[in-house]
Amino acid sequence: MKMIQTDLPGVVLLEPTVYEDERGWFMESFNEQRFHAELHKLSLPIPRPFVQDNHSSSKKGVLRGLHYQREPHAQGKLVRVMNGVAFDVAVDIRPDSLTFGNWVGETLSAKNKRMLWIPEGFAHGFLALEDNTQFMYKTTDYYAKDYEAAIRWDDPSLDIKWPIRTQIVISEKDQQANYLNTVKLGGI
Ligand SMILES: Cc1cn([C@H]2C[C@H](O)[C@@H](COP(=O)(O)OP(=O)(O)O[C@H]3O[C@H](C)C(=O)[C@H](O)[C@H]3O)O2)c(=O)[nH]c1=O
Repeated sequence: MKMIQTDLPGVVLLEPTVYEDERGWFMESFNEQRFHAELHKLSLPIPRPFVQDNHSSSKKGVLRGLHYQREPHAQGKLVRVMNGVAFDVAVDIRPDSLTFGNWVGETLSAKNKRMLWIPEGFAHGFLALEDNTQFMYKTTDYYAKDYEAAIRWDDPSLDIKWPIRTQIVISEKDQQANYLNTVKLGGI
């Protein structure tokens, strides 16, 4: 597995080693030892263990995000696409960070098998670029409904370059999302 720094310090791309043969292919989708060793090589902190796996399916044009959970239930996320294509975005929302409000977007697909590690302290969302985009991810804390928060996908202060901006499908909850300048990472 290769780990590649993105333009947003702390958020890294993972390129798994894929073993192909006449039957098809095999890859380790997660290996804690390798994950930690690669983070260490990049002098990045070792996260808390993953405790939950999530899986969602989205039609083309569905945008889920930008979500995060407030402390003490912040989640690190290791995300990948099992089918289809997603434009995956992480936003630094740590108030004391030099890159507060910066974002990075990466195209993850069943074809490129790339994964993105998004540490705690970042908001996360993705735009499905194909129908039946199956999105799977591991999180470092459990779902905590009362600590959930969302930032608008189209917050002008973020100016995220989503590849599609028309006919976007977002949830009721995401239609009421806040602007970045109201982000509170602390508890309720
Ligand atoms: C996140 C989550 C949701 N749910 C329930 C709550 C709702 O009844 C239903 C759909 O939840 P929601 O609309 O929040 O799902 P997404 O819009 O895909 O939310 C996710 O979107 C972006 C991509 C993220 O990074 C977060 O992990 C997560 O917020 O599943 C659960 O039971 N457990 C969970 O961990």
